[in-house]
Amino acid sequence: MTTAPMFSKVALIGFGLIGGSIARGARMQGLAGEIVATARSAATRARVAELGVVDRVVETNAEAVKDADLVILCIPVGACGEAAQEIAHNLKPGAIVSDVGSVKAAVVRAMAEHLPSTVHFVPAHPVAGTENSGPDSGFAELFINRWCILTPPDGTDADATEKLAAFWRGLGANVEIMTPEHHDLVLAVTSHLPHLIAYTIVGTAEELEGVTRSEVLKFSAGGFRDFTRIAASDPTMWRDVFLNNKDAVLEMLGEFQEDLSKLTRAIRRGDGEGLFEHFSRTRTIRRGILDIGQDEAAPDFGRKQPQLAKKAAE
Ligand SMILES: NC(=O)c1ccc[n+]([C@@H]2O[C@H](COP(=O)([O-])OP(=O)(O)OC[C@H]3O[C@@H](n4cnc5c(N)ncnc54)[C@H](O)[C@@H]3O)[C@@H](O)[C@H]2O)c1
Ligand SMILES: O=C(O)C(=O)C[C@]1(C(=O)O)C=C[C@@H](O)C=C1
Repeated sequence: MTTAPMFSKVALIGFGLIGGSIARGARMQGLAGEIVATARSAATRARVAELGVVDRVVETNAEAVKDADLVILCIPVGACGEAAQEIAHNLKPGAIVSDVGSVKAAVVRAMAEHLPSTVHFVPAHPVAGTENSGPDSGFAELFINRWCILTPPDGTDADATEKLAAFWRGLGANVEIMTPEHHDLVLAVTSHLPHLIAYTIVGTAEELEGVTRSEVLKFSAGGFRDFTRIAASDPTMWRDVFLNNKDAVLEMLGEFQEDLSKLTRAIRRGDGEGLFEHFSRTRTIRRGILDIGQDEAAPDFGRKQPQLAKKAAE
């Protein structure tokens, strides 16, 4: 017996790392009857068609959303308000409209003002990604055992929220619900600040006098190499993240600068005890994070999604 897909038609606005991964995962798991994607340039449309992971690829966002039960904006956060305006008049009543933006409060504000009251707006952020972008960068397993945070505004239809949560679980993610403001504060420290540090340190190393660029690469083992991976992330996406989560990032940056000053003082004064104590504390935090990861995500997923769990284990 075959079961009906969760959504008859899914429209993906933007087909890069995240849109492409959703398309591949949804197709693999049979979550959508039809998947339509948009790509603005003819070259990208041709490439998306060639990849064969969507049923149709169209030029305009307004055309893609016609008759769709689920619409997901997979574009930089700074473009979401305008895209919501473009699609608003073509949305099917009762459709779920969502996004995947790395910032929530500003995106929710920018989109909500354009969306009609006949649709269910359920913003989302899959906390999973890589430094790559574009139509070839996506993969079906990206969301497996990763978190997807939903930030439904007050009064959002509970069934619509649950339906979107079920879609993300179908892609392998664990779902958590919180307010947009809390999301932005948490992600400012766990994702946005680390990216800013990586962008800074790679720039600093590059500009050093007395150390050549080839030496920076040649002698970078694990630590610095990881920073260079993060610093290779998409400039448009990250420009928009910092412009749209300004307050939370500046707050976390203030905390960070204070802590950096404390460590700077400890080094200057030769305070070995202070340094040792700090490093011991952060080691405990890291080990705690690993324990949470194992307890909460993997076993549960293994029971519910054997096909994806097998992929994840490969
Ligand atoms: N990259 C990550 O690690 C990651 C993780 C989670 C969430 N996100 C969020 O997902 C979103 C997409 O990021 P990505 O990594 O997939 O980027 P990407 O650059 O790989 O893809 C975005 C695509 O959207 C297209 N696009 C831009 N503006 C558009 C518009 N107005 N209409 C239609 N298409 C448009 C671009 O041409 C591009 O093909 C961003 O909001 C980002 O914050 C990214
Ligand atoms: O692993 C990476 O390359 C990422 O940067 C992924 C990452 C993150 O910071 O964790 C980046 C931005 C997204 O909004 C979510 C995930």
